[in-house]
Amino acid sequence: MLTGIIETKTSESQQTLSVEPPTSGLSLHGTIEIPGDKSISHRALMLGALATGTTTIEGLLLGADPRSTASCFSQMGAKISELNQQRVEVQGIGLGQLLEPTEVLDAGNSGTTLRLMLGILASHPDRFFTVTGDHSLVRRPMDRVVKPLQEMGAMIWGREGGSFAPLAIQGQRLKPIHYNSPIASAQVKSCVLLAGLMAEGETTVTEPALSRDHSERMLRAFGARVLVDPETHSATVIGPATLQGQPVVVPGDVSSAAFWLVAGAIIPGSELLIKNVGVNPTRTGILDALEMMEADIQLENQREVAGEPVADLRVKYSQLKACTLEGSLIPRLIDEIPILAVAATSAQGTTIIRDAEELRVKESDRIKVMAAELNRMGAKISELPDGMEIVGGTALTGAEVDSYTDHRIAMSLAIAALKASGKTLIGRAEAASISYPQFTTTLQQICK
Ligand SMILES: O=C(O)C1=C[C@@H](OP(=O)(O)O)[C@@H](O)[C@H](O)C1
Ligand SMILES: C=C(OP(=O)(O)O)C(=O)O
Repeated sequence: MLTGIIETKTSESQQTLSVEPPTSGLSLHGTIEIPGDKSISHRALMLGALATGTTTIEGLLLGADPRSTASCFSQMGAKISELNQQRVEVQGIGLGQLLEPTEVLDAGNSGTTLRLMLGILASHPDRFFTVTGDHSLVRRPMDRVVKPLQEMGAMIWGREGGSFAPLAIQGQRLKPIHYNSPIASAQVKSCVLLAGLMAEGETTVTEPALSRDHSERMLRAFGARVLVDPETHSATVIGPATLQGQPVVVPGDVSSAAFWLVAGAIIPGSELLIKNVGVNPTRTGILDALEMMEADIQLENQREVAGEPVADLRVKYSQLKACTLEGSLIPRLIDEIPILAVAATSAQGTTIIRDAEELRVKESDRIKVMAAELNRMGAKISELPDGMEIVGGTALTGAEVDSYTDHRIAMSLAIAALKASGKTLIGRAEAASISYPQFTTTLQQICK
């Protein structure tokens, strides 16, 4: 459905998204069902594949990233039914029983698939694996997981001493370690814990700040012994573990809800209800940041679904204030910084984002790209080595911008375009389907 405000044009599989708010103004209204959480979807597919018995997954994200995970684990013998949102069935092959694939495993655009899978592959003795990814993923650092895996005894080869995919892995019986991670990263933590499932004894990861804890929660639900120490930000798995297939209910992704939270908060007259959003405290930095900015957001119908806290979120327009985002808050909102930069352009005052150098090694350099593309639209953003300085209250104007094939950039620019005067053209907007295939459809619905 085209509204005239939101239009798409596709040529040679690249999509240009055109956003042109009416000169009379626009306000957003409606109830939104967001797709399943990407992090939980990956983990449900992986643990389902490694477990004995059947795992059923309700609400799986049908984006390109979890599809990459499903296809890799199917290649190694897991039986995964057709992917749909209602019910996906995974017949596990049993821990340590993955089959050696005859083809290269392709993680596509997905850092989570590649980094978590490396821990699983490296700990499968007597099998040889090769893994790769797309043009973006082969440029992202893998040494952060290769290094601790090598400490456990893993054999991994790749460009620059195993720092970049394509990688080759000769599976080994690994030994447990205590790894002090220099960065707060759930991908590093999860990779090492997954590698520790078959190692004899305690495998522990300590991180400088707490990152998302979906692996710890789901490993426990599947029957592994997992200890956590919130004081020291440590998680331990005791091996050898056994995993038993489970029913998993995937809540909506707060990282996808973030686009609508900011859209509702910055477009005058708006009110949006976003249903069934996962509000795990290791993920809700976006809610804390928007609260600091004095956004009007209510949590309704709070409940727990299959071990994860869930709520409906109601957002209404309000004048935002600038804030400073830094320190241990950063890992709790790492994927939401591009859309928070959009929010900051509408806030009164100057917003500072620091301690977020991780953004430079995501699907794109998100600091450089967000500063450049929003500045094209009239924003005043300076890059910092580890963040951005955003002068708020600048009027945005429509422009030709690009996603750099990064899903979070594509969607953040679309929300910025709702606030701009005139037409914005977002190049390579199809990237949104990595984590949010229905993004444009929902955008059209709430702009009616
Ligand atoms: O473990 C996960 O599911 C994820 C962890 C985060 O990455 P890092 O671990 O690199 O911070 C996040 O950016 C990514 O989108 C998903
Ligand atoms: C960084 C992201 O994902 P990944 O690392 O899995 O590619 C993301 O979804 O923003």
